[in-house]
Amino acid sequence: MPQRFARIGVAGAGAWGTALANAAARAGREVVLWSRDGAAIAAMEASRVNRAHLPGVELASSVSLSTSLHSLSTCDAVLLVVPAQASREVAHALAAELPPGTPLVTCAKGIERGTSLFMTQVLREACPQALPAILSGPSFASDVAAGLPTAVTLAAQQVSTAEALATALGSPSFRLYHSDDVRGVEIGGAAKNVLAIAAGIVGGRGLGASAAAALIARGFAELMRFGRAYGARAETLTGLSGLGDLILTCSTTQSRNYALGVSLGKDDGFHPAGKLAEGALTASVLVAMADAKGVDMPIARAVEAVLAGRVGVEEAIGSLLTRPQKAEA
Ligand SMILES: NC(=O)C1=CN([C@@H]2O[C@H](COP(=O)(O)OP(=O)(O)OC[C@H]3O[C@@H](n4cnc5c(N)ncnc54)[C@H](OP(=O)(O)O)[C@@H]3O)[C@@H](O)[C@H]2O)C=CC1
Ligand SMILES: O=C(CO)COP(=O)(O)O
Repeated sequence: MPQRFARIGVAGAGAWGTALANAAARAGREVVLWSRDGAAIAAMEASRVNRAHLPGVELASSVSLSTSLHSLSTCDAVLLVVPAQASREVAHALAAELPPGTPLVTCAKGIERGTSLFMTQVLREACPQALPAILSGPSFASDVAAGLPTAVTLAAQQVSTAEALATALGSPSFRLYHSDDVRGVEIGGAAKNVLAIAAGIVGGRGLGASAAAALIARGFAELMRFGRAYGARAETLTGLSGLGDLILTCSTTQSRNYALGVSLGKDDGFHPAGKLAEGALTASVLVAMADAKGVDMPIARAVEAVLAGRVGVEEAIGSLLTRPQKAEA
């Protein structure tokens, strides 16, 4: 495996893919940014700005653009930055292009519906010759693109792979910690999006700062229980990709998941149209996986029920507040 990672591919030119392309360029890499959308690539070629997904941010000069996945075949590592539910499709297409042993780093936060597979499990199935890895943590694309200080975790089965990738992609403003707890990192990113919708509901309903803090703490207890049941390490769940990302995403309408929750809480019928809210797609599979292992996740369950239209927001809040008294655990 090349350890220098001179050339980095980024599959997916949404907000996060574009920000990561610039971050990798800032770290001194040559970057190829791929999108399926020819018109979007042509517009970015002309303006050097991704107006659709990350307006106001100029692409670094070492970022080249492509609509051909074949152009990623010469990359030393590829970041897969499409939504969780699209990751299998793009990883499968990459399987025809990537040489054996190429690190393929999922940057999506979700669990595949239908299969209940975590993101690196999807990569293993769809692109078996690649080395799966995951990058996740508290990091809004706009913050990373603006060069604001950010810290995330990069995990791979072999810690040496994770460390080499973290070194290649990191810079003073984009710090990467490495880990071999792949499962822990992927669980944190997937679960926090569902809990952020609940936090948004609390915010949108005007339930107050005390309720918001209680929601984060009890939501984190759910994330920990789920993580433990699925083999995550506690120190990962309490780290950047777990607690760190939960706090970020539960705190501001900069988060699309939180913003969706706010609109549900206000019951204003406004759902940020066309905006990706991964938690809305993960909620049902997360709850089903919790059920399969007997993990108690009342907040995630309430979010799932509201999204499915089975209960209203008021009823969901009421049922959470009237749960039987129990020990804190
Ligand atoms: N934005 C952020 O701050 C962060 C996002 N993430 C995660 O990154 C992932 C991507 O999010 P983000 O970039 O924000 O999302 P965006 O909605 O901004 O972009 C999604 C990108 O994926 C492309 N895409 C969607 N479906 C497919 C498909 N089937 N085949 C090929 N390309 C596809 C879209 O292309 P098109 O435009 O043609 O539809 C678009 O370029 C999510 O899992 C998110 O949770 C993680 C950390 C931060
Ligand atoms: O994952 C994120 C920040 O770490 C982005 O959150 P949203 O997808 O909710 O905008």
